[in-house]
Amino acid sequence: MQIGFIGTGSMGSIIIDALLTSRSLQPSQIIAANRTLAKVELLAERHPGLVVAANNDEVVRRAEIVVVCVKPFEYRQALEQFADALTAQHVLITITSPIPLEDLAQLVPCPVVRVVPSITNAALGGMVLCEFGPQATESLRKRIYQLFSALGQPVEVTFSLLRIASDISSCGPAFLSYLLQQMIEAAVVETGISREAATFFTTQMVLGFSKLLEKEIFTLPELEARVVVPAGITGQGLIPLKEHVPGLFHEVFKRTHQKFAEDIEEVKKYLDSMKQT
Ligand SMILES: NC(=O)C1=CN([C@@H]2O[C@H](COP(=O)(O)OP(=O)(O)OC[C@H]3O[C@@H](n4cnc5c(N)ncnc54)[C@H](OP(=O)(O)O)[C@@H]3O)[C@@H](O)[C@H]2O)C=CC1
Ligand SMILES: O=C(O)[C@@H]1CCC=N1
Repeated sequence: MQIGFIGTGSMGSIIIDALLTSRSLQPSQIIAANRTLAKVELLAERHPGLVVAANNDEVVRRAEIVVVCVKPFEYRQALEQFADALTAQHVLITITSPIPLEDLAQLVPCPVVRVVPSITNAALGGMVLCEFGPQATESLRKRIYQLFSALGQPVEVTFSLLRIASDISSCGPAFLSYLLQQMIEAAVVETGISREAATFFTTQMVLGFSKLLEKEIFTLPELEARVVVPAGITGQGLIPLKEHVPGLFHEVFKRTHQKFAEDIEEVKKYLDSMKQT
């Protein structure tokens, strides 16, 4: 079985790297195309045997599962380049959220699936969110779970939960990175600690924190309660956090959902126009 990739930018290359470093696939089982050829050639240098396709059409003709890793507004052009080569035997996977699967399914002759990765999958961790289109069978579900379990923990999400699940699982690493960088910056400015030392302490704290959660030693509220010693120091630090943070993530999620709704509206316009041609 050959798996095809259309788009080997940030996420496409992370998925390919993860499938190969986990040894779930051999490089020769992957064929990939990218608009800028140099990016896919670089991947082939990293993974000798990976097949570089001249174009998207070639990927679809040679692969059974096709993973499309382009951005939502690049779909129209990409689909026009490969849709004619799809048959009922293919499986088309999209990794982006604002492409409704029912609309995509109407444009292609094969089952469609959504697999939303996370940057955490680069370390073979975190979640892989899966949504299955109208024609997906139980055996297809099993195949997709099996393939993508190499990247992280696959979980099925309905379209109604997709945005918030993806906000937490896929956007979350950026949100958390931003907050941690703010913590580092404040430490540097307020105390004169070097950025290098503050970054080291922060990184080690997060690694230890992850282990606590992984080993299920504490829940988040238990962990907080154990650190906030009555009349102690952490409680003082929490005062400004409790003053400023509540409400913040409401705004974060309102904005991601708003942008998602706008993207879907735009995407639906061009998918509808493609249905008519
Ligand atoms: N970044 C993340 O953490 C996550 C991203 N996603 C989703 O992944 C998708 C891709 O994001 P990301 O990888 O960050 O974006 P990138 O811009 O890094 O990658 C997109 C790639 O697609 C290529 N491309 C565009 N059009 C075509 C085409 N017609 N044929 C072939 N290749 C094409 C681009 O080529 P070129 O080199 O010419 O630009 C580029 O390499 C997004 O929709 C995003 O929602 C999902 C979960 C997490
Ligand atoms: O910012 C984005 O659009 C993508 C979706 C999930 C993570 N990154």
